[in-house]
Amino acid sequence: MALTWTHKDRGEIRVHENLEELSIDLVDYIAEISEASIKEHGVFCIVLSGGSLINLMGKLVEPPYNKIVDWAKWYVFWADERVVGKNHDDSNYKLAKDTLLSKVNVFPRHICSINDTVSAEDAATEYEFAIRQMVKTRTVIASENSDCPRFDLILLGMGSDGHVASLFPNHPALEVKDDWVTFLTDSPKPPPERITFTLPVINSAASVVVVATGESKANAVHLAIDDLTSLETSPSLPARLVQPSSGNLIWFMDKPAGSKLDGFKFSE
Ligand SMILES: O=C1O[C@H](COP(=O)(O)O)[C@@H](O)[C@H](O)[C@H]1O
Repeated sequence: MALTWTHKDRGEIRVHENLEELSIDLVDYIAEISEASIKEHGVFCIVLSGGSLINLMGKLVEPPYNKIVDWAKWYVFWADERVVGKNHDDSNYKLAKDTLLSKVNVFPRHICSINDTVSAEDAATEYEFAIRQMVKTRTVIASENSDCPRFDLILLGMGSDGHVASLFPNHPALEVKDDWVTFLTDSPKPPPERITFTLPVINSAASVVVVATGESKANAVHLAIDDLTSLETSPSLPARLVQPSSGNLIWFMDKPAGSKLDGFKFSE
């Protein structure tokens, strides 16, 4: 059974016994937010990341989810993308397409991926422009508290260095406040050229989920969530800067990733 609690300002924490349990809880949550968003405003605007998160969403294409989710109402975006061809193994689009999107009935025109034929800078500019058009036509809701879109759900993975999307520790991209999408040509994790949502966009979402699994992430999970001692304070750890201003934040993790959390007390 999962261990769950709510931190006074770091959101809800769900530590699961194993990856199977985590992935069921994660897809249940996605299906629930999808249904609620469609009921509320007719569509579901979901933002994906890359990495291990996508395989944990695999159950969405299996019964009962593949039949109960209203795929025709989904609009799919990416919180970050590597600037490589869409058929390249490093492409976050390819990963999601192969694992999920090719197996359900999301309309191809609702899949909002980057232009992979231009530079990282141009890809970021074009992606932001495309999202601004969708806010203008009200497919994507505008935030009431910021000059940002309010996506229904942003799904983030987290690296063992605490990066989320392609926002890396101590990188200038963390400071970008006026753009919705920015670019990097020096990502510490390959490939070097990437685009990423900025923190103001992530923090304007209605719901943000961070998924972290494996022991290699335990320290970053602790630094991102727990109340820190003055020695540990790490103001530029990207995962710690995820703090939706008027939305929900939920952390999904397995026991190894959650093992250094202050609230980690599983009975054996
Ligand atoms: O490079 C990236 O890494 C993160 C984390 O990946 P994981 O495999 O350690 O879960 C991912 O969320 C991000 O989208 C991706 O571009």
